[in-house]
Amino acid sequence: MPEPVSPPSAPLAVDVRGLTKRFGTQTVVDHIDIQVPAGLIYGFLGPNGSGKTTTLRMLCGLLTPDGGEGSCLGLDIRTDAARIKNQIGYMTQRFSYYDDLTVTENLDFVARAYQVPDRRKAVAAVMKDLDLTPRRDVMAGHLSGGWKQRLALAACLIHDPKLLLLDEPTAGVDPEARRSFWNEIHSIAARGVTVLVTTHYMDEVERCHSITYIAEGNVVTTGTPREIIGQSRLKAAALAGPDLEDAAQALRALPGIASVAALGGRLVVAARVQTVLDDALAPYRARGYEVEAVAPSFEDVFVELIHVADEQRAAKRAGVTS
Ligand SMILES: Nc1ncnc2c1ncn2[C@@H]1O[C@H](COP(=O)(O)OP(=O)(O)OP(=O)(O)O)[C@@H](O)[C@H]1O
Repeated sequence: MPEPVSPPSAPLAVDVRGLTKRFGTQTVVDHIDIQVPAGLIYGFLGPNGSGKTTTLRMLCGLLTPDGGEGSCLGLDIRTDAARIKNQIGYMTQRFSYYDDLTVTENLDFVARAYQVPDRRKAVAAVMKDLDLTPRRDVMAGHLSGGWKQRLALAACLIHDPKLLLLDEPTAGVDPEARRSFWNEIHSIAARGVTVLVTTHYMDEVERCHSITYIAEGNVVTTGTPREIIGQSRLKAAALAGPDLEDAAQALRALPGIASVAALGGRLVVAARVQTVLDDALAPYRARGYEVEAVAPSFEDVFVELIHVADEQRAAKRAGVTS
């Protein structure tokens, strides 16, 4: 992965603390802190309904927080919402463009809305950057999913924002389009634009310089992908041999086994305790199965960290200090 442009002491493009949002009696974002150094690609992950979109909307001034404070591009999220909106690009889950306008017409429309000074030049430049020029006269409604996604990204970039907020930009597009979209994100970041991106795809974690994972509106973990794997106590091993489906069922039934997943013709088995994992796999090893130690998957690590956070909360409630 390309190195981030940001030195460790870079200013923060996003710096919010205690961000909280309630809808009725439900607290959907609960005292979240996020610090995103300028120039990084920052992943914001969590299960469905965990509060990612709500957080992004508070960052760009579309929603007023019920608690917390902070800044986006150095501007106060509570009092400078209008200026923030002009300096960021926000790609929502529903790509916004007009199906019955061409690529050029759509981008010209957005450029006009942002009062971009030389619209023709700006539209041509962003189309060139995102390889949209050969499709400039195609109706947006006739584009494939991957090209629609690029058009939506182009629309977010037309006013030269310093920060991009991308809400599940790769949901529902094919793997090749996802890969090329991520390459595009890296090129944009290399030009100094900070990118905060939400995703469900665990393989995209490694495309980010740093991430925060949330669950039920709370931060579960934050760090670089490598740091996050390092925070986990999970041990994992890959098992190869016959009748893996039966093996998976048997292993899942064992106490202390955190997860069993079929991956690339092997079973990846994870447990918190190495001896539990070794004991579970010993009978297979004895029968000639191949067993190889591997790094746990991000998905397993996140599930594990959620369990650990739940346990810590339960222990705290019970008055036990760990
Ligand atoms: N305007 C609203 N009024 C009431 N509840 C809302 C509103 N917006 C979001 N919610 C609720 O807040 C919770 C968090 O939603 P949010 O969209 O922020 O989650 P998310 O992590 O982005 O989920 P997803 O990945 O599915 O988009 C959900 O339970 C959602 O139903």
